[in-house]
Amino acid sequence: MPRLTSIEICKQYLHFSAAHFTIFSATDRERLHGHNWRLGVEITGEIDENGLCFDYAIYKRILKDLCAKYDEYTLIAQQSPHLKISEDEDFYHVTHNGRTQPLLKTDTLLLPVKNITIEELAGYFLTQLTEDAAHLDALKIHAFEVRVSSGPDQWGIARWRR
Ligand SMILES: Nc1nc2c(c(=O)[nH]1)N=C([C@H](O)[C@H](O)COP(=O)(O)OP(=O)(O)OP(=O)(O)O)CN2
Repeated sequence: MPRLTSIEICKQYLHFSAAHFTIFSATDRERLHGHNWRLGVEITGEIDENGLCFDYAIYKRILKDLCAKYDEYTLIAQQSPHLKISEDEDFYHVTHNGRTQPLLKTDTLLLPVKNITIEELAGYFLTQLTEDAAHLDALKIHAFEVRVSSGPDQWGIARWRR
């Protein structure tokens, strides 16, 4: 059985600024607002005879690129049961409880999640970070934990295990 170790990466620079609103029900949601969202991971892998797991610099680059994908956008939950989303050439028209807000398509990302919450974003990022099975095999990664924060000392956590 290989010796396992875990590496945690939660650098201050792993963050992105994005607007959202949390939807609590068909009739209740927050107003549109923003956070400096933080991203962290804990990756469990095999430690080799050289006392080295995978080179964690690999994931610093991957996580920086992931943060850049969502920086300075409004994030909308495309799979929310409580939103109706239509579009024209320049705008998404997002309706909740009969009230519609137009959002510039150039400034908005529709994400395949049910809500823009720390828990849903953690799950969404985990899916992206663990979908390349060959990459996980090559680095001999056994488990992956993703944490997303919308403010200090509160995290949504999603976990994958081989
Ligand atoms: N289960 C969840 N509940 C809530 C979420 C969430 O993502 N998952 N999100 C929100 C709101 O988006 C809220 O804006 C989050 O920010 P908040 O908790 O207010 O963050 P602060 O850092 O300002 O927290 P303070 O305790 O006020 O300092 C609500 N619920």
